Amino acid sequence: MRIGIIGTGLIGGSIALKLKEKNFTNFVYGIDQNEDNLNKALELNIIDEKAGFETGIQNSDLIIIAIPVDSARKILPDVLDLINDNQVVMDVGSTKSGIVDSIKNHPNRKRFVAFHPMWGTENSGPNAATKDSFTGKAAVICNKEESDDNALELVEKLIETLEMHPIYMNADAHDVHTAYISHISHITSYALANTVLEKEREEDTIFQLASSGFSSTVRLAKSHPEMWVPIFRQNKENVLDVLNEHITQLRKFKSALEKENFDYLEELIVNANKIRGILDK
Ligand SMILES: O=C(O)C(=O)C[C@]1(C(=O)O)C=C[C@@H](O)C=C1
Repeated sequence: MRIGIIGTGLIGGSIALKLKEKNFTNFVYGIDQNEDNLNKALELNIIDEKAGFETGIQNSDLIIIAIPVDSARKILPDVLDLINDNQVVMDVGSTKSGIVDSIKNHPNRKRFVAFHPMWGTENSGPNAATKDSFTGKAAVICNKEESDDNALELVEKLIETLEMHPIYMNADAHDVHTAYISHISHITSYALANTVLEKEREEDTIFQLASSGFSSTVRLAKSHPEMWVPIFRQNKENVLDVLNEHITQLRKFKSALEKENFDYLEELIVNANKIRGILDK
């Protein structure tokens, strides 16, 4: 099995490392406009050879698109134009409606599987890639009825090799749920970091006092705009919907404090604590 990875960064790189370790593939082509990333990926044994767009795609059994969601959506029709009936294409993007819409009428639509591994970090690039990243995490497949059975089977085998568990979802539902469970957290973290940078002008004090509470809540604020602006662009309506609710929730805390209504403040916190019962099962 030869794999072509378009985008040799954190996600593409981590997938390649695991698939190579488990002998799912014995040859990975790296396709990337970023020459530094390609050279690094080669040095780290993430890829076996650098390839141009057409050569890399035409010589691969499976093509994995692992670039920011706007760019993935843009190039997917070109990738599908180049493949034959035995090849499979998948993406790894955090938004799904736009990408499945963009190829709705493409003659090779059925060779594509819309995939989203629920793992990532605030870091990017091939240096950040790790082998066992995906273990135990959910792997979402969207609109599976639009893919050929054998294409789906290959991606399901890949999911098993990554030690993930598959979840099937409609692309629109996926984008609603990821807005709630993934995308909004990034906005709150960026906003929290900006808040602290605005109020606390002594950078040394931030460094000296920051402990696990601050670090865990601003971790996501280190995430790269190259990945996140396209996600917010693609999922604007759903993110705006949940952002409005978040602002309402912030206002409740503000109002409880202003009115010194500490019973209400306690009520808000007790309600928030319910998240423990859901996440710490
Ligand atoms: O943990 C992080 O740093 C992430 O950004 C990971 C995270 C998430 O929100 O949980 C973000 C985007 C990916 O599509 C999947 C997972």
